[in-house]
Amino acid sequence: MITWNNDSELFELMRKELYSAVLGDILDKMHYFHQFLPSRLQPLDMDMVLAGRAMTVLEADAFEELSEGQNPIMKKPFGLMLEALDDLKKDEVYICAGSSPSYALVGELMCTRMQILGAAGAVANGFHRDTKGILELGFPCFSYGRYAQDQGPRGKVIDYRVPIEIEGVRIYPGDIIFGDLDGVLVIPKEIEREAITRAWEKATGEKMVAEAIRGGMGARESFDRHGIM
Ligand SMILES: O=C([O-])CC(=O)C(=O)O
Ligand SMILES: [Mg+2]
Repeated sequence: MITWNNDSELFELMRKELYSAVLGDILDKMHYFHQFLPSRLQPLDMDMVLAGRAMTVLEADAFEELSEGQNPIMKKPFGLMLEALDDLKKDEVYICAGSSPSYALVGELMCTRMQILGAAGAVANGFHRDTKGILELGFPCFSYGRYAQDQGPRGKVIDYRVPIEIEGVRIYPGDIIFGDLDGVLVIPKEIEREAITRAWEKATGEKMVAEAIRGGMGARESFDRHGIM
C-alpha cells in the first residue's frame, strides 16, 4: 500500500513508480475515459517524466494591430504571460492552451524561470522553441514539437488559474498532470487518491505478471490468474 504525506512526496513517488499507461488504465476503470491529452504532445527528451499540479494558462491568438481595442491586456506584450510565470509555485505545471498551434508557446527563458521557481514542468498545446537550451536545463517540457515562430506578434496569455480545455479534456487548476514518453494525462483532483493508489497496485501486479510471462506462463493463464495485461 502506498502512502504520501504531501505533494512533494506524492510527485516523487509518481515519477519513480508510475507511468502513463497504468494511470490511464485506472482512469478508464474509474470511468474517466477522456483524460489523455492528444498524442502529438511529446516530451523533448524520451527520459522526461512530469508529475505536478496544473497551473493553467489560457492563450489566445491576438495581433499587435489589436492594441487599439478595448481590453487593456491586449496592450501588454505577451499579455499576462510574465505574471503567470512569476506566479508559479513549487511542483506546479505550466500548462497552456487556447491558441492556434502556429507558434511557440514556451521557450528556454520561460523554462529557466519555471525551473528556478521549482515548477515540475511545462505542457504547451502548441509548439516550443529553444530546444537545445531546454534540453540543457533538463526541464520536463511537452509540446507538439520544435517550431521557433514567435508568440509575440501572434498570441497572448489572457488569463491564468482558470479552467482550460484541450481537445475535450477539461483541466482545472490543481488537477494532477502526469506525462512521460507514452503520453500526457490529467488526473482530476477529486479522484487523485484513489486513482494513484490503484495505479500503484496495478503497477505492482504488472511486475508480477511480467515475471510469470518471462518464466514461460501463457498469456491466457497469466490473465486468468492476475486479471492484468
Ligand atoms: O519568446 C517566447 O515566446 C519564448 C522564448 O523564446 C523563451 O522563453 O526563451
Ligand atoms: Mg527564447
